Amino acid sequence: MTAKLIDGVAIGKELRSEINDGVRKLLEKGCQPGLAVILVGNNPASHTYVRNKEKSSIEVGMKSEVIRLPEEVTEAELLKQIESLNADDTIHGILVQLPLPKHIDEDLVIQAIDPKKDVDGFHPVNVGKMLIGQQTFLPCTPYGIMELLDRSGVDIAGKHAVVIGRSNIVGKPMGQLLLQKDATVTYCHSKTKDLSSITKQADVIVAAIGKSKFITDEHIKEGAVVIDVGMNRDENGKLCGDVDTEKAKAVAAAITPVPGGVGPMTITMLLKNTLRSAEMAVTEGRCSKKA
Ligand SMILES: NC(=O)C1=CN([C@@H]2O[C@H](COP(=O)(O)OP(=O)(O)OC[C@H]3O[C@@H](n4cnc5c(N)ncnc54)[C@H](OP(=O)(O)O)[C@@H]3O)[C@@H](O)[C@H]2O)C=CC1
Ligand SMILES: Nc1nc(=O)c2c([nH]1)NC[C@@H]1CN(c3ccc(C(=O)N[C@@H](CCC(=O)O)C(=O)O)cc3)C=[N+]21
Repeated sequence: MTAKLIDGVAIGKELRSEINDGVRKLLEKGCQPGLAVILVGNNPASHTYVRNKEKSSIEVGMKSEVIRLPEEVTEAELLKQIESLNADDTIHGILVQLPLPKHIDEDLVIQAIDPKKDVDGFHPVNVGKMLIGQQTFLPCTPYGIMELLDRSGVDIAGKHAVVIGRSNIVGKPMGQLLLQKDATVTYCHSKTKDLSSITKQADVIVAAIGKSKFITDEHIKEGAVVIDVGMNRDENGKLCGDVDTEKAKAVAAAITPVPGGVGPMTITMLLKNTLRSAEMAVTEGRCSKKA
């Protein structure tokens, strides 16, 4: 078998054109959706992602504001920035790029963001709503993966989905979204014993580990769908995922490439959440007419 590639760039484009239509409708009502991204320090990977986010939000017609703060910024200064964005009617989405420097309490920062502007879906209020299936901002990476599966015709009801990784931003919410769509979900993590015996049972594998080419053909059942969340560098400094794509292709039915799979969808869902936030602001009379 040679696996079908699930094209995140193409599916993302399709969705962005729908988002662009939504932005135009809001512009007619005098509201331009605005996204603010706060970037602390000099992590080069973070700079690339943030530039991508800025470029994509402008492409769909949104206002983009990137706030770059030095590595040494105090927690209090960062919280003050967030407060001012919370109060700014031209901003509908606030994203604080993670990870933050060690002297800053990430939980405190996430909790300072107005849940109505938390387009990452990381605020405990939004995490809680997601867990009980209420409408809210879904975390962008798992949300993007659900769209990828849906738009490539993968039906997950009744399927066994194995999620490898249990971080708050990817693994944990991923399992919950799959469960809501009636998959039978297993979580694996660093303490899991005999990983491959579990992943071999999966109809759908989501790898969110952070280890280059960790998942190979030996972990995959013939005909499984493999979603690769990893963003790593290989021994030559080349971008690669958590899955050894070449080996996996021989057994999987479908697989997401890195780059060009999950990454572009993460950014697309961020735009979708920002659009929805602006739409709600218009309904509630909170959008500034300055646009
Ligand atoms: N494409 C995209 O849009 C995005 C990509 N990423 C990428 O996805 C990857 C994961 O990100 P993130 O969730 O933030 O990472 P974390 O480091 O927060 O979590 C990694 C998870 O993998 C588990 N793990 C580590 N080693 C093993 C192992 N040997 N066997 C099984 N499980 C293991 C850890 O287990 P334990 O909990 O026990 O420590 C942990 O739960 C990274 O490469 C990151 O760059 C992240 C966000 C978005
Ligand atoms: N508050 C917060 N929210 C996030 O959503 C968040 C974060 N912090 N911290 C870091 C991770 C990582 N992440 C990625 C987004 C897009 C690509 C992406 O666009 N990847 C391209 C390639 C990019 C390149 O060429 O380097 C692709 O896969 O094709 C990757 C990774 C969001 N994250």
